[in-house]
Amino acid sequence: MNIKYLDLLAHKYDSEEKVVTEIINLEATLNLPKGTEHFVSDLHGEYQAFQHVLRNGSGRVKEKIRDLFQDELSDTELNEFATLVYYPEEKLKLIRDKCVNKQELHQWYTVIIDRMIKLISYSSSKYTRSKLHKALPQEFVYIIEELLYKTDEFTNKKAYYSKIVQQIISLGQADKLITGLAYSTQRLVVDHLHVVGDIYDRGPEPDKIMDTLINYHSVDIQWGNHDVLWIGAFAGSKVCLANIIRICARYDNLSIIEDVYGINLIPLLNLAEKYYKDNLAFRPKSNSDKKKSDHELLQITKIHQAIAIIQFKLEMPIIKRRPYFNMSERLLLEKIDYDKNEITINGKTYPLENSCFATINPDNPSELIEEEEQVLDRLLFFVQHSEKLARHMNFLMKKGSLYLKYNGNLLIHGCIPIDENGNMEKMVIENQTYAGRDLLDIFEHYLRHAFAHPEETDDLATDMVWYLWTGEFSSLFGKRAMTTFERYFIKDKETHKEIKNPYYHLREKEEICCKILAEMNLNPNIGHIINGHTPVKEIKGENPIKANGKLIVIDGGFSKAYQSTTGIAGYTLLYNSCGIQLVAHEKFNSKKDVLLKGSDVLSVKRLVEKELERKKVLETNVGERLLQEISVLKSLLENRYTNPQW
Ligand SMILES: O=P(O)(O)OC[C@H]1O[C@](O)(COP(=O)(O)O)[C@@H](O)[C@@H]1O
Ligand SMILES: [Mn+2]
Repeated sequence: MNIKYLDLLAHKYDSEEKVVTEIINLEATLNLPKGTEHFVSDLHGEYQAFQHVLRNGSGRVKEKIRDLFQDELSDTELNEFATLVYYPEEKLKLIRDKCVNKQELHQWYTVIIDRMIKLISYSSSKYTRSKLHKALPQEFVYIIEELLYKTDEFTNKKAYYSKIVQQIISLGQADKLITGLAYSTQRLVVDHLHVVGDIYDRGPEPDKIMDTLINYHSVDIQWGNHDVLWIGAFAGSKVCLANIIRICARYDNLSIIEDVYGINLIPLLNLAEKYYKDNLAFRPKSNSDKKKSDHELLQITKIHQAIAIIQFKLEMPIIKRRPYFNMSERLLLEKIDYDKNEITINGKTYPLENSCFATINPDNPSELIEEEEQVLDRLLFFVQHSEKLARHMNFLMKKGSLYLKYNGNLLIHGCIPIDENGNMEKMVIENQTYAGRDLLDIFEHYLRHAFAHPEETDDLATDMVWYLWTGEFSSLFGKRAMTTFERYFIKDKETHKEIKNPYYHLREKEEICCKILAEMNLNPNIGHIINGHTPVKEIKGENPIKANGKLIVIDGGFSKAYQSTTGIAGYTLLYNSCGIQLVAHEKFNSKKDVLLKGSDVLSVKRLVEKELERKKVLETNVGERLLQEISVLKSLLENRYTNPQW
């Protein structure tokens, strides 16, 4: 053990007793049941629905409430109490408005504070006191601890405890205390959150999701294809930038770009006004929440076309300078007969509709006109100088990775690219062949490099971020090609199909999942693969639990746009000391609905796996870290404190 390191540590643990206490504390923690992991994915900007799932801990809060109070409370009362824990501020206001007099309100406070304390006590029963201490509202920590550890209730102190509660109420602190306790409960029911990708795009409030995650007590993120698109834009990829604006225009979310991230769209609008007119295929998807005037809708339609054409142009030089991306079939602007207004793809000719090619030079279709060039430069400048975007992207980089191995499981948004025989697909990058884990690692290496060098816009690392969005061997995309162009301009739906990597049917087989786990250096006997990315079409009988429970897909689509194909609102996963449970959520209408009707859009639970014995912290990633800490502390004890006479 490095002496300097021990010196540093000795500052923190400056007595033998302190070291010993910490060792005992850590050893004891190892024997506690493992904390609850909560998995969510494909949030797609749906902040409100995400908030709900986070606040109810995918049903964990309700479960605890039911365990404690089902014999004394009716279903309505249980629901009311649960709603109070999810949305304390709003629910308290409703209650205050309903109470006829002060006395009634005070009585309600007395009952509820008692219930809240019981709930906290129960929810924290598998944690150390120190962990609970950290989770409590700090302004009331002393009082709450007094109430939690009522050791003397039956003898001398009953009046004392009741006095504390009455004082809180009469001093006007009850609302604050209840609110604090509600948030502490939410925090205690979930120990750690995994976001298995796709925070961004389609929905209206990805930024608020990011802020929530930044403030969350313990989280990791596995990037989704949409997340890397935003990272790519920030890292200097103009084609990624064009894509994020195109998608925001398509879903009527340009306010995320303009108002939230402060990116000035006026130059783009000016260009769009000059070269584009109304076009059915580019009208934004209808958004009932935001009523827009016809004029505004027309502006968005024009911006949508302008940025889509820029995107298609920008793809071409990348495809040409990176032959190993194997995307030459996507050089679509070169396959158009501009006089006849038709395109020939794979030997078949299709008429084009909705064409809007005013800025395209048929002799050199990838060439940007000067105005497009200027608009792009300005957009990139704004993107890279948005303070808020910088904060969000830095957080994505800090907490995120392409895949994660956690407590024996493999968490990955899309797939591990494999061929029909279940062998790892090989990709040659700069004359070197990569497959499986090596391929994923080199992808992540390039992405981090691109992020660290935002001034480079055309280098391999930056191009590779775009490849992760749309390349055939991208572990995030998992399809042969993205048919965006075809969906805008060709009627024949055959051309719209996106062929999935064989992974998506082979993942039904247990032996394939085991092979992948082994490739990722995980134990196939105990590990699982946890995927997001593909909406599970429950409506058509698809089962999210695959390969005999070895693989679980948790994208049921928070995204409203996809709910009609999935039949439900979304899946989340819980993994606690007793096992793994899949939770299916019904459609989340609004917070108002939950508050007024107590309707909790939950939740059918399916057991994926039951632990034969309760899993302890010792058997987890955290346990591994604690064991290392114990070993370091023991060497500190030996080297600094142990009495030589022993
Ligand atoms: O539904 P939209 O907006 O047309 O987007 C479809 C595109 O989204 C993708 O499905 C990728 O997004 P997801 O990761 O959410 O699936 C592409 O494969 C497809 O081309
Ligand atoms: Mn995805």
